[in-house]
Amino acid sequence: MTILVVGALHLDVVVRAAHIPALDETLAGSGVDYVFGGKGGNQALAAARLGETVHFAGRAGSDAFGDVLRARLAASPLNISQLQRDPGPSGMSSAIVNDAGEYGAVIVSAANLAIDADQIEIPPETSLVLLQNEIPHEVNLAIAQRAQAAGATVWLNAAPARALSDDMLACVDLLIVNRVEAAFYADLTQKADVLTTLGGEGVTYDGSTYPAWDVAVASTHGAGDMFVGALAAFVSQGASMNEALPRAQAAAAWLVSTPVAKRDDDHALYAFLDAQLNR
Ligand SMILES: Nc1ncnc2c1ncn2[C@@H]1O[C@H](COP(=O)(O)OP(=O)(O)OP(=O)(O)O)[C@@H](O)[C@H]1O
Repeated sequence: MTILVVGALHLDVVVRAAHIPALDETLAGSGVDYVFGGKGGNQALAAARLGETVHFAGRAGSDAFGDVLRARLAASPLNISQLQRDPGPSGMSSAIVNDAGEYGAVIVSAANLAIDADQIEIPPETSLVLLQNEIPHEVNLAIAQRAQAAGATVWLNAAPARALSDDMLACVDLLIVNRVEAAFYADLTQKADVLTTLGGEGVTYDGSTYPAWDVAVASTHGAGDMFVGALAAFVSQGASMNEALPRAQAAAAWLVSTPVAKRDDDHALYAFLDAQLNR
């Protein structure tokens, strides 16, 4: 089956320094990382790495960051025929991390806000459309309504939390939230099928708790995106939620236990899943 992910791309510029600078202070940093991000891009890549056919629709800017974002997607098995370049800056964030691992960051959505639902095609073979809250709500709504009319399943990873219209909820088959978002959406639990991720404590879904895998954590950044993308891939490949939830959590456990610089290694991901799931 085929998944369509419509969502955001960001290039995260992460600067390391001894402390977060005070107002008017300039200090020498000790290093910089350029990290591919945006929930749409991350989740699409995760699903594609796990063997599913995935189309990504979204926008990068016409700047050099846009070239980097495009190159990362193009180096994957994703179908990016609906990746457009906007004549302006790419979505990005600028973060400063201190020696204690604390950070401050600014996110600029830029090209992601120019996504035009009318220019997005839902490929006819699409069975699952995966959305997040980093592009305008009206774009998500238009895509979700068309997906529903076409008979596709719609999942919304409602991150970051923001108000959801009843029209949108009526199209969403599964709402995926983390602990913080779950508190924001507490009133909606009667109206939608909700899956809640609980970090190292696992996932709750349909009245059951599915424990996370027990691993030594390198960084939890990006765990949610790997989990959501992997879950979409496994379900789209025919697994039940009961089967897919432990597998998707294994993929997320690999991510959190792998240093950020080593996370593009597909062979390491597959070897971890083989070892954990076939024990
Ligand atoms: N410390 C951990 N150990 C094992 N698995 C983890 C850990 N943290 C997260 N995970 C896995 O990743 C899934 C998603 O994590 P979490 O609930 O933190 O999502 P999130 O808040 O969206 O993450 P992010 O940090 O990417 O925003 C969890 O349900 C779990 O399976």
